[in-house]
Amino acid sequence: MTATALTATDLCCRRGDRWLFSGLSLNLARGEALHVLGPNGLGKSSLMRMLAGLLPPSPDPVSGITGAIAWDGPLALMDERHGLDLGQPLGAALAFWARVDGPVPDEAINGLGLANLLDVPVRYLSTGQKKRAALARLIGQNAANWLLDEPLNGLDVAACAMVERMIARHCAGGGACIIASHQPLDIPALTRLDLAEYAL
Ligand SMILES: Nc1ncnc2c1ncn2[C@@H]1O[C@H](COP(=O)(O)OP(=O)(O)OP(=O)(O)O)[C@@H](O)[C@H]1O
Repeated sequence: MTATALTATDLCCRRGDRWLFSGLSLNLARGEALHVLGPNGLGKSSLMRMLAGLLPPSPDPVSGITGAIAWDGPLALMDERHGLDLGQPLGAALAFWARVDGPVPDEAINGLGLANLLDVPVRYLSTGQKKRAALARLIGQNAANWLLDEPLNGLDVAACAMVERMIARHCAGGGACIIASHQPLDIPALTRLDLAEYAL
C-alpha cells in the first residue's frame, strides 16, 4: 500500500469579503506530484498557504464545516517570499538558514549555479538568481513534503528543466510535492487539480 503524505478534507477559503473555493478534499501519496492550476486570483497561493499551515481553513458558508489538513512528515513552502536577508551576501544569508534548517549541500549550490554568487548581496541578485537561492533554501530544509508556489517564475529554460528534474528526483526518492504554477510542467506521473472546479 502507498503511504499517504497529505490528507486534506473539506477545505474552504475566504479572504477578506471574498469567498474563493470550498469543498476541496485531496490526498497525496508519497512519490506523488500534484500540479494546482487555475486563473489569476482564484486562490492557488491561498491554498498553498493553507496547506502550509499559515492560513486557517474557513468554515464552509453552507455546511459550517471547517476542513482539516494532516501531513505525514515535515513540509517546506517555497513562494515569492524567499526569506533571505537582502542586506547580506548570499553565502551569509544562506548560512543563517543553514543554522536553522541544515546545510545546503555543495552539490546543490553548484547545480543551482550559485557558487559564484555567494559574495553578492541578496538585493543585487536577479529575479532568477533569487529564485535559485530560494530553491537552495528549500533543499536545505530537507523536508519530505514540498509546497512550491510558482517555482518556475523568473527562471530560464535550462533552470526550469532543472527544477522539473529536482521535483521528479524528490518524488522518486519518496517525497511528495504540490506545485502551483501557470506554466506547463514536464514531470513523470504528474496529477492535476483545477481549482476552478471548487470556485465559489
Ligand atoms: N491577505 C489577504 N487579504 C484579503 N484578500 C487577499 C489576501 N491575500 C490574497 N487575497 C485575495 O485572494 C484572492 C486569491 O489570491 P491568491 O494569491 O491566492 O490567488 P492565485 O490563484 O494564487 O493568483 P495568481 O494566479 O494571480 O497568483 C485574490 O483576489 C487576492 O486579492
